[in-house]
Amino acid sequence: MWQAEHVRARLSALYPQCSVEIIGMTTRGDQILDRTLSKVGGKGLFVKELEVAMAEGRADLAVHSLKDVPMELPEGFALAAVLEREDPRDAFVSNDYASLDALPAGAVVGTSSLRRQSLIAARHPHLVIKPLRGNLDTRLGKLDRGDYAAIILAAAGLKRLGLPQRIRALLEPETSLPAAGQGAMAIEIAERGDGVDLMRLLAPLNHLPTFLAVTAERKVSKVFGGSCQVPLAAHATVDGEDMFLRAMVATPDGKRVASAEVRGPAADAERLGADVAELLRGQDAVEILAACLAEADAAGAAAGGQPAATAAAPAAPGDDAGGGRPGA
Ligand SMILES: NCc1[nH]cc(CCC(=O)O)c1CC(=O)O
Repeated sequence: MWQAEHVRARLSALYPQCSVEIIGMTTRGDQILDRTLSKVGGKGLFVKELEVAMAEGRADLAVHSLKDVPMELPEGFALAAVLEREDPRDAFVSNDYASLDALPAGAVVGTSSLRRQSLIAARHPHLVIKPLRGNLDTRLGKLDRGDYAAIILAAAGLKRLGLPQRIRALLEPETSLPAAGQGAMAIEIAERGDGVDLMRLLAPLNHLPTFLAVTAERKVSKVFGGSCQVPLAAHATVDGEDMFLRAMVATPDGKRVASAEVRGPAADAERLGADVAELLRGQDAVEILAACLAEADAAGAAAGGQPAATAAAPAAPGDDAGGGRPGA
């Protein structure tokens, strides 16, 4: 809702004659809170319902955290703008400890992200990682209740909601490389052919350096089938015309890690993404990810869930609510 309000304010400033109505919606990703996203499986868990609303003409645009947007959108949908990025880093949040290094052996750290789990396990094998789902308030509430010694959250969410004081330490990209798109918001539209050129109307909201950075990051994810079922990080910074892109894949236990970095012209974002993916392949990234999916499958089968290998494939049209429509 904060993000939608932000886009409303930006649009109202740009087009004072235009009125913007916000329709609040929840998605499967918001509703299913008893499982980690890797176990829920599938893609676009936070976007599909919004795409259905657009396809049905109930909404003209959708505001997303870019991190939650699948690398390939369903036919008929497009990203019209990527807004200037907030802090892309992960944040260490705790009431009793100042940093990950300060946590005693056996301390419980909350995160449901395989990427964060794997990064913590690699450097802090003495810590215990427990799943943590829900919106920001829910997650902070569980920390305050004493369920966890510390939790890891995106700094962006805490800053946007006016809670920067909850951040005890920011995890630098060197130790906790962010997920592709983390901290950036995107506006998605449906190409409805009704004569309104939303693409052109929204273009002024696009922030080019952010757009180029996330284009490179998302290319890496795309190469490796981008989903929440594999620990994958990709983070680019843009300085003038230059881009620095880092990426990593790992096993959830953090024991096998492939990481790579490239520098080049920001204008070649997509190629830089492909280059870094190629470097990762050279370090057995494909094998590492296959091991992750096999592990997820074994866990999923035990829990009676959806096999991860299937879930990681592009969703077949009509496999879920809204069947047959572009939003499906
Ligand atoms: N659905 C998870 C999600 N998607 C985007 C954010 C954070 C905000 C952002 O990256 O812009 C989060 C929560 C988190 O990582 O703690």
